[in-house]
Amino acid sequence: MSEPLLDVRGLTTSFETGQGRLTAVDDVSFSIEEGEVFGVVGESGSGKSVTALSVMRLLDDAGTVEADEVRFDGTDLLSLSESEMRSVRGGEISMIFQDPMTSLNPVMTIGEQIAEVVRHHGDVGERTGFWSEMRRKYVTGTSTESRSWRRAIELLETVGIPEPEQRATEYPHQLSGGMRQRVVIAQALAGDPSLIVADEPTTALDVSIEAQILNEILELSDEFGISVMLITHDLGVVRETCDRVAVMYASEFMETGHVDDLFEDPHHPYTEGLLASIPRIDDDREWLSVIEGTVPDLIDKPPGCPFQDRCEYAFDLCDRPLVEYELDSNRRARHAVRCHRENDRVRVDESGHVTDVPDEAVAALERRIEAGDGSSNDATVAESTVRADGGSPTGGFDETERRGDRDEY
Ligand SMILES: Nc1ncnc2c1ncn2[C@@H]1O[C@H](COP(=O)(O)OP(=O)(O)OP(=O)(O)O)[C@@H](O)[C@H]1O
Ligand code: NI
Repeated sequence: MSEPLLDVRGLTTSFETGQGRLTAVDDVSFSIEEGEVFGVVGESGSGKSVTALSVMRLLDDAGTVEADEVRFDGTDLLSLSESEMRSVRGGEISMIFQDPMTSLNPVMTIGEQIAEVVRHHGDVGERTGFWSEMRRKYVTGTSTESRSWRRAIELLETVGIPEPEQRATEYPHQLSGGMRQRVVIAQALAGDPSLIVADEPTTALDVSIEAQILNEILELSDEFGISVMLITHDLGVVRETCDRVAVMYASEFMETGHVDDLFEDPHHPYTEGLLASIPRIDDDREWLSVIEGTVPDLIDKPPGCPFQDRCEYAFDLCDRPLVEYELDSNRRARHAVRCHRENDRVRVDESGHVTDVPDEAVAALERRIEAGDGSSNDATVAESTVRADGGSPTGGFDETERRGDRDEY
C-alpha cells in the first residue's frame, strides 16, 4: 500500500494550567489515506479539536506538542519553519470550523476573500505582494476580469451557491448560515488542498442544511480526491459520511477502524456504550447520558484506562498503562482497540466479562509496556498467540483469521 497522505504517530499535547498539567491529547496515532474521509468522534472536551490544531501547528505557546511523527505527503510538518507551515495551511491542508464567521472577514466581499486565497496559493500570474494586496483591498478591488476573480466565481458555483457573480460582491452578513459555510468550503478549496480538516463544520447549522453541507463536502472529496478529517460529536454523521473513524475519549483514541466494522462489531466498551446511546429522532436526551459516570480529570491524568470507572467490564489490568491491540486483519481496514480485554491471554466469557487473567497475560503486557509500545504497528512487539476462548472478547473471530504476523508459542 502506498504511503498515507497524513501519518501521525504518538501525538501528545498538553497545557500548563493553574491546577497542573492538562493532557489534551495522549499518545494518539492515526493515518489518513488519499481521498479518504476519516472521522474523529467523541464527546465535548475529549481532545478532538486539539488533535487537529496540533497537527496544523495552530496552538498558541500554552500548548506543548510532542510527536514521533507528523508526516504529510512525505513532509515532516514538525520540521517546517513557521512560514513554510503557513503556506501549507490554507494550501495543501485547509480547515473548516464550526462557525463560518471565524474564517470570514466581515468587511470584505466573499469574492475578494476567495480570490485572495486563489492568488496566494495558486499560480494565476497575479501579483500577491503586500502592497499589491493592500491596493486591491482598499483601492481597486480585485478586477472582475482577473483569473483569481473568475476562479472565485467558479468555486462558489462548485459549492452550490446560486448566482455566484452576484453573491461574490456581497459581504458575509448578507448570506444565510448555510451559504456562509459553503463560502468557507469554497475558500478552503481555493488553495487546492489535498486534505480538508473540518472541525464540527455543521454543528451550528439546521439539520436540513447540515445534510446538504456534509453532502457537499463528500462530493468534493469524491470529485477531487480530497481527503477529509471530519471532527464531530455526532455518530449519525460519522455513519453517513466517514470511511474510517477514531473514537476519542479523555484525550485518547480508544478504537479506530472502518466505520462499518466499528458499527457492526465494536470492541471497546466505550464505543459499545456510544452506539447504544445514539439518540432516536423522538428523543432529545444528550447522547452520552446513557453511560453512567463522568469523564475523568485530564489534569495529572493517571496511567491506565480513563474509562475504567464507568466500564462494566473493568478488571485487574485496567490500571496498567494502555497499549493498542490490533484486531483481525481481514476486517475492512486496520482495526485497533485500546482495551486490555483484547490481550490474547486474558480469558473472557460469552458476555465479554473477564474470567481469568493468567500470569502470562500480565507478562506479555509488561513486555509491551517496557518496549514503550503504545501502538502495535511494529510487528516485532505485536501481541501474540491463541486466546483462551479461541476468539475475541465479543466473540468475533476464529484465531486462524487473526493477524498472520503474530509469534506463535
Ligand atoms: N489553550 C488551552 N489551554 C488549556 N486547556 C485547553 C486549551 N485548549 C483546550 N484545552 C483543554 O483540552 C481538552 C480538549 O479540548 P478540545 O477542544 O480538543 O475538545 P473537543 O473534543 O474538541 O471538544 P468539543 O466537542 O467541545 O469541541 C479540554 O479539556 C480543554 O479544556
Ligand atoms: Ni472541538
